[in-house]
Amino acid sequence: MGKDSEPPVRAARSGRATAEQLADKQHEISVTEFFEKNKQILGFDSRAKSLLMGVKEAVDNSLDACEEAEILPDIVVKVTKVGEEEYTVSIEDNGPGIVHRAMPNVFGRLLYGSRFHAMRQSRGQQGIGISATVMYANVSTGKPAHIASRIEGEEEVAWEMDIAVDTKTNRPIVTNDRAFPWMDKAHGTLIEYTTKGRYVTGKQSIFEYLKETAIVNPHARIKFHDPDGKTWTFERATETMPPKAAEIKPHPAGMEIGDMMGYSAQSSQKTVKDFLKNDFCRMTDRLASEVCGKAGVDPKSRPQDLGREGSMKLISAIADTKIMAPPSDCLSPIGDVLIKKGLMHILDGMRPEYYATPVTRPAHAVNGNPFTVEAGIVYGGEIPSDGQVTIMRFANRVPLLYQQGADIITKAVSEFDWRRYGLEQRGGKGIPYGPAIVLVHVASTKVPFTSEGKEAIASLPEIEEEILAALRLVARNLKSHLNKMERKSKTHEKFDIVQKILPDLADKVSTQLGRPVPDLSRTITKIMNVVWIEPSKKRTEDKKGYTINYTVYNYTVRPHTFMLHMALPKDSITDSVTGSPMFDSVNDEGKTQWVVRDLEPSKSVQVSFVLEGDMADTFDPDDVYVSGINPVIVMGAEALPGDWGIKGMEITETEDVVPEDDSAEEEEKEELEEEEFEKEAKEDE
Ligand SMILES: Nc1ncnc2c1ncn2[C@@H]1O[C@H](COP(=O)(O)OP(=O)(O)OP(=O)(O)O)[C@@H](O)[C@H]1O
Repeated sequence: MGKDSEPPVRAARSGRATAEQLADKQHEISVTEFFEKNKQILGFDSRAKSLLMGVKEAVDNSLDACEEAEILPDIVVKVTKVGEEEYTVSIEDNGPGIVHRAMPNVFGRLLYGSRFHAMRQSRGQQGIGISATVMYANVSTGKPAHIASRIEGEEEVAWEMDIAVDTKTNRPIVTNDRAFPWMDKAHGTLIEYTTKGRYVTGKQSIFEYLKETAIVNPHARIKFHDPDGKTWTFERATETMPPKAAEIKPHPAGMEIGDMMGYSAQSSQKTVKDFLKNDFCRMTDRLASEVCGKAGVDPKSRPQDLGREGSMKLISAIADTKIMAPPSDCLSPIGDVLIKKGLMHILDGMRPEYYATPVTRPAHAVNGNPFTVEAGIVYGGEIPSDGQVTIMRFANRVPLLYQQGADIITKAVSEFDWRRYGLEQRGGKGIPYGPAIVLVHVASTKVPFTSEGKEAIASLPEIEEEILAALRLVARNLKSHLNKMERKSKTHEKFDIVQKILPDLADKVSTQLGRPVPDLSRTITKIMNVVWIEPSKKRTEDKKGYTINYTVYNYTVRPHTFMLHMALPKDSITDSVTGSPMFDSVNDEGKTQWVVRDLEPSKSVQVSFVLEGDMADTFDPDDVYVSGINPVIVMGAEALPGDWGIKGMEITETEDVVPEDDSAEEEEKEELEEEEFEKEAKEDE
């Protein structure tokens, strides 16, 4: 007999609650009450973080709204100190505005939004962010938020109101609702609230969040008035909107049973076959029949009758069927140029030695949601080498500044064996050490965050696998660069030795023999046997832009004519420096080429051009390619890939093999050269 069946009198006397008494205490908890008591789930745990969260939610919304309405965003953020740990925050945008009737719910009701059911990449996902900000401000200061919004075409009238969240009912409390003329605003939204918070500077600050946001959203202009009275403007870097992410249907791969049951129960389709064909993307008539056949489910049965068992069978059949990867137009990756730029900004003026070409992985699906992973890495130069590498995390173009330890990106970076690619990592696990910054972006129609605060991405194996694949590709680029650098420094060393020792030797021998000193340039050239392309370390800047210089040396015994190629877009070269006779052409696809004609042995020639600021920022001097010459004898440039797929694109994913260590081959070559050198010296004697 259980305790609950004890006579109530005895249980009450013993101080223990009866089941009846417990039942009396059980009642539904409103979502608002739950989140009010568990603010940390929404990211409002510390005062410093709370202040950032509000700004982040509002700015993310402004960017989302502008993108949907195809408006170049102009966002103004103002944070003013009004008391001890109390701030007034305002965020104003030029987005499409919010209709009057929707304003109360958007700002005063949790789980109310336009994106939860939309399968498209956006920053907002659950319809909690901005109302949680209003709720936190209400709770911490007792003051409502002030909202104003104007939609385009509404005759010079905007609406404003004060909104608080009723935490018992999860309904908005609206006061001072009125129309007003917002003369200087054609459309847009303003939210202003007073909240408890702490303003901090540094890595997890509002400034940092806005800066990183501006970097990966170069179509936005963001102005920030900080509490110290300073104004920062992150200027718009491009007038081109990022391609609008299309809305798609869920992809059937990797679906959970609950999702499948939910979709089938809500489907408006009459048959299971139509449900599979019409409610999911990438499902053709043939595939729908194939899945039904494999699952042993009658294609003509109603999707609403599938139930748990039928849904399970469909999921297994789908896993067993080859279905095309999800379309990627529902995703909006950052892209290689902006990733490079993002990394440059983070460097804050430090010059790295190397930018690995960023990698964007093809789209995959998890729980029906397409996702893609991008990664970039910068290495060496002025990046401090004595600590762990810096990890920059982004989800749907939003920088993630908190909870690094709980994030799948950090997990993947820690599990990746960096030792094989030239970074130090004790025991092959953990965040590696060395002069590097690693950037990873996960873009998805639904990023699986660990909590509503959207600070860390949950550990889904499918996503981790893709992050690892992206890291492998950028790390391989890094490794091949490190190999190249090593080879280059060996050749440099050898060249220095040859240039010093040989003339000394020739001098001494000639004096002893009383013969004239022979001309050694041909001998030196023979020993080196390379065509050397070397970018100048120094960039000179003037009004026109940056002058970039390369010196091409011919340390071989033959004259050479060949082409030098670089990936430079049309119009990026404002001037091919006068007198640079080899400049050949720039074509529409952004490929520039120079002809190096009849470069005699032991001679060198300069290739110089001027790049405009923007392009100079991201131009990697190591992205040089040659054609018309045996690439084996060329140092400092690679063979031109057949399809002009500059670096990253030329990489195809293969097994995780460490790039070959060619030092043995090098040594062999050196030995041969040494033998030749000795023979040559003897001959000269
Ligand atoms: N500045 C704005 N301009 C236009 N619409 C907005 C703006 N801010 C919010 N909205 C609308 O209000 C909805 C709710 O916003 P909220 O921040 O609460 O949730 P969300 O952005 O959809 O998701 P999340 O909880 O992940 O932030 C949005 O989905 C959007 O439709």
